[in-house]
Amino acid sequence: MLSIRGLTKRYGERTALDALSLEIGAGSFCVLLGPNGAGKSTLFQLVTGLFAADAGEIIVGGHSLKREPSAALRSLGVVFQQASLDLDLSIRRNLLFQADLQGLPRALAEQRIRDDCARLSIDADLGRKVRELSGGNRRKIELVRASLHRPPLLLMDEATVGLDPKSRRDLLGTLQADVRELGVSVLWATHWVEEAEQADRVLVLHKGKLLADGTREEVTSALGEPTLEAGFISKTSH
Ligand SMILES: Nc1ncnc2c1ncn2[C@@H]1O[C@H](COP(=O)(O)OP(=O)(O)OP(=O)(O)O)[C@@H](O)[C@H]1O
Repeated sequence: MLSIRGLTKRYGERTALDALSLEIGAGSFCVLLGPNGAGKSTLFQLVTGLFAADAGEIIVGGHSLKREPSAALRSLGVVFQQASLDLDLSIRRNLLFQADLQGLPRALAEQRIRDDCARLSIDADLGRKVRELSGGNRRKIELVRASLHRPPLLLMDEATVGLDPKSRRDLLGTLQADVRELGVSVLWATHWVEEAEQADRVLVLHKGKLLADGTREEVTSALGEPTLEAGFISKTSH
């Protein structure tokens, strides 16, 4: 689903990603765990084509981002750290705007918007302005927006920032259900160790390199401390 080889990105003297390689298959909930400045957002900016890498290759859904950018980008959906909904437009307008960008037929788009919002228990009134919604519901709308074209890969960059524990748990639960029921893959970037609890796989990123990659148990053991949290803190605090 996602294949990254030798990905390097530098900002002047600073190396944000250092020859990073990773593979993510279908139907997997992967947590990319990294402290502030590890390179998580940089990775997402490169995979979504916002910035170009200095070296390396990105393949999404079997398509090279460099050679077939449209096909590669159609294979992914993304929720960035910074919310980007238009607060003065309604839920429906925000979502239709994205559906139009993706070239979805209007009837299909309307159907998906109704179904997906109902599934996430978002306000029954899709005519409400986004400004009137809680932070948790805004995040859910961003998730609906990212999934409208049914991409096989979803990238979530610190998607629970500002959410209360219940909203955070609901959002995680929704995505985990999508992984089990629809076979999508999720790459969930966070610095919160507890968000890795239900992960199929944990990838620990530090200073642009992968420190460990495997199940929660494998990564805990690789980091050499009794708990994942203790290992994460001890290995990424220098
Ligand atoms: N536009 C930029 N110009 C210069 N340096 C940058 C830029 N963007 C990121 N960096 C640097 O690249 C490194 C990786 O940053 P990045 O934002 O990708 O980390 P992150 O893991 O997403 O961190 P956070 O959890 O704080 O969002 C950091 O050292 C950061 O200071």
